[in-house]
Amino acid sequence: NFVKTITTLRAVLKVVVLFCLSLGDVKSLPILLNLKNCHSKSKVFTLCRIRNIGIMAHIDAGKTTTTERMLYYSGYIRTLGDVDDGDTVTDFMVQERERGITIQSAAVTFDWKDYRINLIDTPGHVDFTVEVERCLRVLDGAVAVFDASAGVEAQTLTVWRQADKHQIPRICFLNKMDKIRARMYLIKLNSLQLKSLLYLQLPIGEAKTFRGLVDVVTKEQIIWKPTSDLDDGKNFEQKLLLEADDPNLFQEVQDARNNLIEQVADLDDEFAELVLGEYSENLDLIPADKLQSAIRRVTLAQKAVPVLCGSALKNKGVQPLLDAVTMYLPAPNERSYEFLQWYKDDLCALAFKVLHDKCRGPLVFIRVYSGSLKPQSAVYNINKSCTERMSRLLLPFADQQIEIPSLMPGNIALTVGLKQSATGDTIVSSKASAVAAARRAGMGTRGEKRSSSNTESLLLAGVEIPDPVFFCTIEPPSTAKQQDLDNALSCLQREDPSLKVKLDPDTGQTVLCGMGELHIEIIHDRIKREYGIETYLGPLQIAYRETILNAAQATDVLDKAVGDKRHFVTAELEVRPGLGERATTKPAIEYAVGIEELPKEVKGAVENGITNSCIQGPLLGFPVQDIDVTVQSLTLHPDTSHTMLSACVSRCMQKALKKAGIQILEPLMNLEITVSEDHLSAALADLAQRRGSVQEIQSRQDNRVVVATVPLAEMMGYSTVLRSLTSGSATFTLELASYQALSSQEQSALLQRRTGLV
Ligand SMILES: Nc1nc2c(ncn2[C@@H]2O[C@H](COP(=O)(O)OP(=O)(O)OP(=O)(O)O)[C@@H](O)[C@H]2O)c(=O)[nH]1
Repeated sequence: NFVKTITTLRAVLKVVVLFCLSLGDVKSLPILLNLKNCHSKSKVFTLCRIRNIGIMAHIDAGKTTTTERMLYYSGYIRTLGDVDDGDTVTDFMVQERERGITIQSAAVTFDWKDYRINLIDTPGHVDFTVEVERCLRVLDGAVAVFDASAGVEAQTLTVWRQADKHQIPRICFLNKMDKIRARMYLIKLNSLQLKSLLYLQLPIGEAKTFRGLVDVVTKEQIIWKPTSDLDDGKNFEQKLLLEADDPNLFQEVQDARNNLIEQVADLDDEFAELVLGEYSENLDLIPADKLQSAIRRVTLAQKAVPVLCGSALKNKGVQPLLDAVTMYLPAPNERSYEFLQWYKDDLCALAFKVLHDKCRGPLVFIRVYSGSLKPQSAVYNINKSCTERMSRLLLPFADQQIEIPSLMPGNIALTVGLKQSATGDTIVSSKASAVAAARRAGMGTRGEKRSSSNTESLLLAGVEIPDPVFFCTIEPPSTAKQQDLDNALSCLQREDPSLKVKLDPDTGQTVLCGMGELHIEIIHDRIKREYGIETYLGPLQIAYRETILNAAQATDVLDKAVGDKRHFVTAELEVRPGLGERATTKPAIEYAVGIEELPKEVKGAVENGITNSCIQGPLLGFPVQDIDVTVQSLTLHPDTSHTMLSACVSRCMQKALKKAGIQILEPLMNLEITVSEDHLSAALADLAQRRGSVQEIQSRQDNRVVVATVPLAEMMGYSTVLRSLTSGSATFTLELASYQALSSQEQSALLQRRTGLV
């Protein structure tokens, strides 16, 4: 009876839970059910059948729509979500659904045919570039999505360069082939600095009549056929294209295939041998699988990028894209990671993203490179030098997860229980394993000794976070809420390393620093919705920089007795302007002849003092950039503490900087506006009033693209102005180019504004 009651209670509870879920979020129910079904097969995938890929592109190219279709065709969701209706799986944050944009990358794991695909949908807006970068760090391949009617857009170039930096093999997907101006040959090789684009498909029909494509490799045509009640793209006909079907298209495909063969033969010696030998008489006879293998080799070697096409929104082309992902993008074991040799079969994993869950605490996304992870195990975080306990392992499916018993190399998953780990941390099994790896890394491959910085770079694999360009004060509704706000900000900072939070030393106010207006707006909104704190933001301000105009010297003496100890330091420093090439706020430090051999700890304290005084410049408290410092002389009493030494050096630096004359630098932005011919002159006139300087005006289909530089200070609220000037038809991207000096009038006007004299 007892067992029966328990069973009945469990069944009732399950129904209630599912009912509540369906009330809260109608979409959660089918996904959750499907997810369990799909993964319950718990197939084991060998390394060669795993693909870790990212979807990257300019804003609105169709990444989320394409991802949604991938999940649908692989059977993970039963209904197709739409970005415009705010119900896609990967854009699950409230702000994403309301705005129709991706803000944070979302990871989903699904199976396509016999492959396990770990996919990350990344944001396209320039304010969230760091989010893209940290995902690219752990991916083996990427699909670059293009709006086929727009070609290569500004943010595409940025993410393309990021993928280049991480040497990630790619496939291009020309989306939106259903649009009137969509063209297959829009991507320009030189704009992407590419050697070769391999067109693997040709569209059948154009714009509204776009109904299918021809696979140039197999010469098969794929035509999507809506069933009587549904046009979800599941129903298509695939058959060999015959001359009788369409003689023109047949000839086009024939030419495209010959062209493709020639291109691949140029890039791959093995394939060239086939072309020149066995099949030299008739290229038509080259088997599709030989051509596919050669395309795979040149794609993995990053000598070429395959190009496919389709329309995600109209449900065409996504299944062949998935086939291409499995066919042409690398498996984890086909990527070479130098650090793997130091770990051998020991665990080596990288934490690349943190999410805060109200109930479970921080959820850390991990990519395992070698060894394996099991729940309820201890791991060692090299960056934080601490051992942490991981309680559970979860397979991600956007905002839902399912528990898994282990994580094998080459895979991505979420961990529960890691409290210290943050983005960019290297996770290994134990301290002993880290020491062993460090020992192996200390020796080069041929046994030669490596430098310690080299060793470090082998163990740590972080992401470069650019300095924020905007900041504003943030205040809680009452001082009683300050602690809650601090907690919320520290959770958000762990999730988003591009968000910086600091305390204004003069006013004691909390200051938020972010990558753009949208970034700060989203953070403000998240504090309200996720943490229930209604905060007040001060006006958005520009993060200027300071630098020096002349060389200057200063001396300082510190003589203090604390208890029975005497702290005595005399320091003499020289500061000089750098060559203007380093936008870094880390000064270049050298020591005068005779004091180069100072003990390591003393040098550390001196350099601390110098670096600290560069964090807040003497004029307006902005970071000081591009300066060289020479420590001319240093004397100190043996009892002097390092803190006192740093304080004295810091004071001396401040004196020297003041003497050297301060120049304020402002962020100069690269601006790209895509605008119709009709509104071009209005956009240009407005730009001229913003101290903008136009570099060139390109034509992109029927639109004009204005490439310009403009000071960030002039771009506050630009999106609203541009929208009203162009009736909402123009789009723009803004990205930091450099820091430029303000004129003396601008500098004194800024000083007056900041010191409240006007
Ligand atoms: N005509 C047409 N529109 C599409 C297609 N794919 C996506 N869209 C539309 O383009 C807009 C942007 O789509 P998303 O999927 O959100 O694009 P995204 O690249 O994920 O956008 P972000 O993540 O915000 O950068 C939406 O209005 C989609 O409906 C397509 O194949 N054809």
